[in-house]
Amino acid sequence: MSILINQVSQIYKNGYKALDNVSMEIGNGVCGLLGHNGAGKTTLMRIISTLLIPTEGSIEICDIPLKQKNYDDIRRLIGYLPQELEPYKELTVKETLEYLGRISGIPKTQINERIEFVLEKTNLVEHYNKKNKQLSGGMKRRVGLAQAMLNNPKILIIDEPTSGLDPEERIKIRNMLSELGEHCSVLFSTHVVEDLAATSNSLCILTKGKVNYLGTVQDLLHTTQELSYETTVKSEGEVQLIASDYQIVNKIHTLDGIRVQFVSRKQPSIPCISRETTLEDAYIIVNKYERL
Ligand SMILES: Nc1ncnc2c1ncn2[C@@H]1O[C@H](COP(=O)(O)OP(=O)(O)OP(=O)(O)O)[C@@H](O)[C@H]1O
Repeated sequence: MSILINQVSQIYKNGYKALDNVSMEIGNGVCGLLGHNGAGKTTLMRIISTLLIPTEGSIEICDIPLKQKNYDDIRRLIGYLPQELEPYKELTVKETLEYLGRISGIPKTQINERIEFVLEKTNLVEHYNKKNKQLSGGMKRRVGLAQAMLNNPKILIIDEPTSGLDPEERIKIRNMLSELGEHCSVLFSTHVVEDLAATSNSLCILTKGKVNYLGTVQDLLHTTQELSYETTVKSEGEVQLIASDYQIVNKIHTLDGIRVQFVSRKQPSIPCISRETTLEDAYIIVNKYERL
């Protein structure tokens, strides 16, 4: 089970280059796609999910070339949760899944069994009879995940599964992704760095349409270690001075003053101490300094 992406670029009709020569391989397990707003995450996911034809480059999904003549075969392998999925308001969760299962060609004899399975996997069993309009944001994302899993896909493409969810729901969804990653390849996009630390074996950071980092979370932390510092100052004015030379990642008000955590590629010229690099630091370092 793998996705092989080779020198893919996407230029939209208005001339905007949303992806610039992206190459990567996504294997088994969970791969997180991280990047700022507009970095190109959704564009890449839509291409892999056969919804957009790339301007340049080639992709293979489980050894099948991503070409229009193979779209039906590829769609059978993929489950996709788009960023915005508004399930039909008046249908119940079960009716929604029945309908989507039918139109995605799941045989009638298997549909109930699949629905029971995905409802259980997404903790929706007790809500199956609720209308979509009665669901919370987190439940709606879980219905989205359930529909993406309906056809027993080998590859799951999940666009921002945790956006707008409270911490408890985010943890539930993260746990689901980890579990799913044991049986198929999961590619999910997020802005939330903690989502990655909790779920991903591998990580791709996109910056302005380019792959800026590709590797494991551990390797990223390793590469960026010793670039994180902190110092304590007395006033906001001093914080601003630090901000003019360094990238501040966190500011904590303490009894002693304002503890400023920042990253720097070079040994800082202000009094400060080293601190352990967090994944958030590493992400900021990669985005700020681009290629490591
Ligand atoms: N149909 C389109 N026509 C022109 N430009 C587009 C189109 N769709 C997306 N873009 C642009 O391409 C860039 C990448 O968009 P994309 O939605 O892939 O980013 P993203 O990383 O998913 O962002 P977000 O995190 O905000 O969802 C953005 O600058 C966006 O404005």
